[in-house]
Amino acid sequence: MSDETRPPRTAAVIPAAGRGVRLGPGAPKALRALNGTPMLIHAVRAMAASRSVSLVVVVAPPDEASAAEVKHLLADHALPERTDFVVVPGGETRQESVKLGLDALPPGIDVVLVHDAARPLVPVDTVDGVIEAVREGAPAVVPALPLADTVKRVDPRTDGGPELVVATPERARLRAVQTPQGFDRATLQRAHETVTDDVTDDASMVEQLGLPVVVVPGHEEAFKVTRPLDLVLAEAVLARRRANDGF
Ligand SMILES: Nc1ccn([C@@H]2O[C@H](COP(=O)(O)OP(=O)(O)OP(=O)(O)O)[C@@H](O)[C@H]2O)c(=O)n1
Ligand SMILES: C[C@](O)(CO)[C@H](O)COP(=O)(O)O
Repeated sequence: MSDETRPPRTAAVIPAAGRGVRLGPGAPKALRALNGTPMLIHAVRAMAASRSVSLVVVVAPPDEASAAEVKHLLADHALPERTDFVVVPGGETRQESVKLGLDALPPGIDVVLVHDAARPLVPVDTVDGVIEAVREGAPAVVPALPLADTVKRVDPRTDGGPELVVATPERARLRAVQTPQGFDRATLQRAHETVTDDVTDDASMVEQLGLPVVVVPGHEEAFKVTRPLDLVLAEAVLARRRANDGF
């Protein structure tokens, strides 16, 4: 099959090198269990559930013991045979970890998903929706949901006084952005090579290149496990799935 006729190949990079400080003391967040299975394995399965994803690159915590543990976890849990898995050590920041994951991609990958290990329960329809939008020509795609809370911009205080509200952005125009975020591979690589500002997601690097970022529907089950209460919610979602369809 020539390059022009073969379907685009998609890989998922899963940054999983964070410590999980906001979750409290314990193992690195991605290695903590949700209903007995490490969060990372849930996230890997969520990516591999898409028939479009042929490769998953896991960016492990940088210490050798964690990287070895991640390799063992991938070997010990049932994962689709059609998908390849690679493990690389991560960096000090999420941005560095994603870049290290991108550097491990082989030639022939055209579409890249970047998915937080901390969003273990994203449904496959959301993953496929992101991939489809990239395949239709978007350089960058984010799944997003409208906000429930009103958001205020505040004046950061360094003198210990109370923060003051300086603006209230119009809520109807705000979106809470999730992962997987999807990218044309060359665009994402260029973004990571040229943007040096600290950012909290990959799509904002593409915004800085002046390119459009397309929004597709997110999903409430794609929430990020950040604080202890999120673990309770994640286990409740898993229990509901098991009750509904024997997942
Ligand atoms: N140096 C880092 C920091 C974060 N991440 C990953 O980026 C995702 C989103 O980050 P976050 O939820 O903030 O995870 P942590 O950095 O672990 O959380 P905290 O800020 O509470 O320590 C997670 O899957 C996390 O493992 C990473 O790969 N490398
Ligand atoms: C990428 C992200 O999940 C989009 O909402 C989010 O910005 C990650 O933030 P974190 O502080 O690194 O968890």
